[in-house]
Amino acid sequence: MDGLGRVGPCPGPRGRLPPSASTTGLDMTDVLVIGAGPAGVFAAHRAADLGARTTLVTREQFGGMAANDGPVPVRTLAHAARLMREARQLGRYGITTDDVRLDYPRLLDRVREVVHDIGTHTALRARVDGMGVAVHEHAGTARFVDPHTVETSHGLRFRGENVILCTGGVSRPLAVPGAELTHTHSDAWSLREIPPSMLVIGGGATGVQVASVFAAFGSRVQLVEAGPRILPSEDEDVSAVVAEAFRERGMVIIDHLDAVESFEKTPDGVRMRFSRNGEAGSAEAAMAVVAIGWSADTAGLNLPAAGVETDERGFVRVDAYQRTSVPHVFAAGDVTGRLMLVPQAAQSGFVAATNAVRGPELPLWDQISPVGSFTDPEYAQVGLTEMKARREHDVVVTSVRFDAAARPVIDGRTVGFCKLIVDRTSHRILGCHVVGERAVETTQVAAVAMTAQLRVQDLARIPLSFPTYAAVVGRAAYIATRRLGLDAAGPRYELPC
Ligand SMILES: Cc1cc2nc3c(=O)[nH]c(=O)nc-3n(C[C@H](O)[C@H](O)[C@H](O)COP(=O)(O)OP(=O)(O)OC[C@H]3O[C@@H](n4cnc5c(N)ncnc54)[C@H](O)[C@@H]3O)c2cc1C
Ligand SMILES: NC(=O)c1ccc[n+]([C@@H]2O[C@H](COP(=O)([O-])OP(=O)(O)OC[C@H]3O[C@@H](n4cnc5c(N)ncnc54)[C@H](O)[C@@H]3O)[C@@H](O)[C@H]2O)c1
Repeated sequence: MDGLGRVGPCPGPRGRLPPSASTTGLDMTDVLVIGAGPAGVFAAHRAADLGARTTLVTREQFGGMAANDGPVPVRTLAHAARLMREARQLGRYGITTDDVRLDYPRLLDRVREVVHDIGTHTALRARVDGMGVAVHEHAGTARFVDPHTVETSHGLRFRGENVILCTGGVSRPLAVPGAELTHTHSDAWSLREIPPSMLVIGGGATGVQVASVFAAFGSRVQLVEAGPRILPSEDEDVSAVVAEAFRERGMVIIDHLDAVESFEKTPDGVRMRFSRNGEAGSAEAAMAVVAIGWSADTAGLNLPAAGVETDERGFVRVDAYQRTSVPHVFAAGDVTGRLMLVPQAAQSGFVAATNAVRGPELPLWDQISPVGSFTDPEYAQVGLTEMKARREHDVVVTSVRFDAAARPVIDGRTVGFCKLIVDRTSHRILGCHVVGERAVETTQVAAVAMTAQLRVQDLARIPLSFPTYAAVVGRAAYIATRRLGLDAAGPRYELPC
């Protein structure tokens, strides 16, 4: 980088794109990637691997929200919540300890340590550096000056023959009076102590995680959902069992909301006014966390200067090749509003970079995408919900309760089930939904089976280890096989799985 913050040529290990008039200039890079979350990191890695001179510019640190503010911190807090609940059942197993108490500042130290360790030890950073990518962390917010040039709020200037936007998203604010009194999930990381009570507004993936973790830490949580049920994109049985388990733990769920009307300060925190079934209501807590969705982080980008269009929800519009409305500008990850998850962000970054360097040749492929969350109880899904499957297929649905399976009973974790949805004609697995301990890991078994297009009877024949959580999928497959009238050569599943 020269004194003006311009990036000079940065050779990749495998040659270059053919030089064009614009790529021969010292300040022009072949591929300029904005945002270093999973989408941007994989885009930069792929572009450099294909031989393009590549620059990666990001506002904060390498890793983006995924490493620093989303899954990694949340999973660490969820692990602490798990340790607490495990500690509470030590007596059942004959182990005596003193009271279990949480030191939240120390837990937050651990969260920072985990974030730091993952950042330090991930091989990805070394690989990106090794590829010769010019990485500019803490560069400030980048904004387009013209279709090939961006400038950051810290005064750096970069030019790209191709540009890939990987700027992720931000929590969608509630536009009501007093909204400035509310917080986002990120604010939880900087609390000094556990609030005695918490209002969580939004019963989607983020809201249920925040609610579950803080309920485990001792907050009295009220979870507020506009729709008829929490986790509206999950199978109905999943929503119902998670909601029931939350209520049993003392959480209050307020659903079917007409609208959140306002927030106001109280001596002990905040009061939310709302309407429900046409009637006014209110709820109070020490703190309110809003998790009503995720919007594209495009505010600082000055997209009109490049001519990049957004869709009606404000996400950057892309085609199957991750191309925006401007041929040399691509976008990947949460900023495009597609399935907003780390693996999907990484894959779309890979596709965008491939097409930026080689021309539009690689469409984003359809894939089986498992989704899950680290609540108590955990939940996860892959494929179609039962309702969607029944609309399009003749199906067999089987369900195995955790209290009838060996491993959950051994571990004292009997809340939950595994539901398998199978096409009656093709015998292919259409969906799998799990609630309970290790649900997210367990669902990966079904995702692999679905990707490999295993028939349910093939899955039922695999003698999955005993006693494991994963074996509930095998048992559900075994029951489905028998219901289909097929020869179920999986006698192992006659045992409790
Ligand atoms: C609480 C929470 C928990 C989650 N848990 C999971 C999970 O368990 N599993 C999972 O798969 N997914 C999870 N997700 C979703 C996942 O974190 C995102 O899908 C993923 O981070 C998206 O990656 P990305 O690269 O598109 O964007 P991000 O990770 O958001 O990275 C974008 C980067 O771009 C930077 N940036 C933005 N604008 C500019 C600009 N103008 N100039 C320069 N830099 C800019 C940002 O600062 C950021 O560093 C979770 C999300 C949340 C909020
Ligand atoms: N474990 C994970 O994998 C994980 C965790 C968190 C987030 N994420 C990703 O981030 C994305 C965003 O998650 P999210 O939870 O922020 O959004 P979301 O869209 O998944 O859920 C938002 C929820 O808020 C509700 N809502 C909307 N407006 C409301 C209002 N005014 N009052 C009350 N409720 C309202 C919606 O009905 C919905 O249930 C997810 O789609 C997911 O891809 C993943």
